[in-house]
Amino acid sequence: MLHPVAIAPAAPSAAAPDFDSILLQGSAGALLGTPMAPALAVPARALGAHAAPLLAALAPGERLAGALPFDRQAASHLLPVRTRTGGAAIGAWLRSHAEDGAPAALQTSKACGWILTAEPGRAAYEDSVARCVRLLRQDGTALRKVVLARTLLAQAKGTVSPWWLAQRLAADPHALRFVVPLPVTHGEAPAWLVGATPERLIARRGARILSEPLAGSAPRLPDAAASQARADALLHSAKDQQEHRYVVQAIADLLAPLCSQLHVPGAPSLYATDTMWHLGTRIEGELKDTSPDALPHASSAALAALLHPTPAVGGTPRAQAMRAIAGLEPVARGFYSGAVGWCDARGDGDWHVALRCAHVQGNAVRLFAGAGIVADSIPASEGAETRAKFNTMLHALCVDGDAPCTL
Ligand SMILES: C=C(O[C@@H]1C=C(C(=O)O)C=C[C@H]1O)C(=O)O
Repeated sequence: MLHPVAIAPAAPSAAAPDFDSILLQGSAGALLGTPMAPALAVPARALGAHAAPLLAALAPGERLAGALPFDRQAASHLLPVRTRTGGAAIGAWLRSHAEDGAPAALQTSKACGWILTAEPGRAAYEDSVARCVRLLRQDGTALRKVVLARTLLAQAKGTVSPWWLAQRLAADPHALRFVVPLPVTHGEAPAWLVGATPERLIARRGARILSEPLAGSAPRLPDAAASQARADALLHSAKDQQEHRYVVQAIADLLAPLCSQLHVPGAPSLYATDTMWHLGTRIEGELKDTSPDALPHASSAALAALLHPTPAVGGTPRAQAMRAIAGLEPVARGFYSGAVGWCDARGDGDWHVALRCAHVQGNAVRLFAGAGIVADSIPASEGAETRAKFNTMLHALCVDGDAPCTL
């Protein structure tokens, strides 16, 4: 369990009791979870089997909710929670917890006191992309795609409240806003993953399942006609279509054995967030078995653990891509590009890929963004793509999107 320390400098007593709540808030509904028991901390391969008895023991109104890390070998952080649902009430709860939680500099001025450090800097990231492209072009390699991420460290003068940051994230109807407490070692300040992700890993309702992977991206532009031209170019880009196909194929291959029906569209569609265009595919299926005996492999938590990490955030083939990422990325991803979500006693649930997010701890907010690299990738374009993906969180931090363009 995390330790109850002040997270909102101006009003610690108001925010402290909810330090370990979980918030998942999308246009289709919201969930606020209060942890009832210690976290289930197991690697992805063991998750379905370990989650099943916990799911069966949940009381009405309780769910298992939390996060899976990017690394399949690392431990999950899933908590049995008592849940409140309902968009309006949870919106009001968030607003009240966000009040007074702003870093002191932000309360008086938009020219806030963040110290921003790119890790690695944009040029170093583009060098890594170039090295990755060389790996992908090597004769005889099986490697087809690697997703390379970079981070931006924003440091405030005071402790940053995750509820303030979540409230600052624009209510994008295409994104799920989330605040998920993370495990910390004894004596460390509490930590959270806070973000607004557009990508659904898996949803399950009864026998019906839905996965909506995104891969292939372009920044949206202020000028509507220019932005639409970007979108059209993305939809017809052979390189982005290829990048996308790896993801759809991997998900379809993993889900097909569990399904009596699986519908996989032959071509992707355009998806938009406030800041980005993406290629996306709506994959729908019917599970063969939804009996309680099937929970270890068919609960939504087990399905999330099965699919994760898809080539949208890892690469293909999975094992080689993970090795390339470990060799090329200087900062560990932790729970970024893992999954956040919930699962109920029947196995129903919703899991999203943990993107457009930041690790919040003390006065530090570490933003993450990645891009899929294939043999045809151009390093400068991937640098620009990751820079544009930071904007979701930079806007929330009141940092002007265009100001730190060297980042
Ligand atoms: C890795 C990220 O995004 C992923 C990579 C994408 C791409 O390469 O085009 C698109 C959406 C996400 O699946 C991120 O936002 O950090």
